[in-house]
Amino acid sequence: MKMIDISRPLHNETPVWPGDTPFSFSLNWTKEESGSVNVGQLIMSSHTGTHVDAPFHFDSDGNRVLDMAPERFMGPAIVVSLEGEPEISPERLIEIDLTDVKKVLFKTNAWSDSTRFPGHIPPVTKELAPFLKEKGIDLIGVDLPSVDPLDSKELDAHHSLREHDIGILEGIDLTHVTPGIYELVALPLPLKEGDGSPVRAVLIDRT
Ligand SMILES: N[C@@H](CC(=O)c1ccccc1NC=O)C(=O)O
Ligand SMILES: [Zn+2]
Ligand SMILES: [Zn+2]
Repeated sequence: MKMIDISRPLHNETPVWPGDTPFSFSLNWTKEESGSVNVGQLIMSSHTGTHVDAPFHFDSDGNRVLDMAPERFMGPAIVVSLEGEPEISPERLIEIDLTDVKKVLFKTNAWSDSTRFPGHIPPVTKELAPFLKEKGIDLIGVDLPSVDPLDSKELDAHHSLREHDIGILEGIDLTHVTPGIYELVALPLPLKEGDGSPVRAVLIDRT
């Protein structure tokens, strides 16, 4: 079994959404102080690095992270290359067979430098969610910090995906992944009130 890590590393230089909480990991207690253990403290936004969105992120009546079934974040997934495309639309998916998968991961490579926050990203179009719903897809993943334009306040793509019951995985790193079919595992933390959660996302290659 071959496993490919598609998570972005979390450390104190990890880029965050402009103006959002910087990522911080520090030792709150060192082994020297406590005499027995190092104990870390994490401070971070729910939307830093590789993460999932809960509907509550953009809908105050929406489900929180713990309300979402773990099955949503694991299962057969296809990685599709959209390198150089200006947007994430169904156009390039028409000739692709989606019958054996439940998740679609888009490789745009528009955020290939994990040390910096991207300046511009290709957004998801309004045609995508109805198209994928029709095909039985229940989650999309993007190698980008958002599925909407970075300056969007309406968050049309987030809402459209939600209306079609399609989950959102953001900030994956697919630079080293060959397009094809894999098994995805990207489980969020059991955050009861969470609007999002960091995940460790991996692809299992069963071929
Ligand atoms: N929609 C983005 C996050 C987002 O919009 C955001 C994240 C942190 C701080 C502010 C944000 N958006 C608007 O100002 C996401 O889903 O990760
Ligand atoms: Zn997010
Ligand atoms: Zn989002």
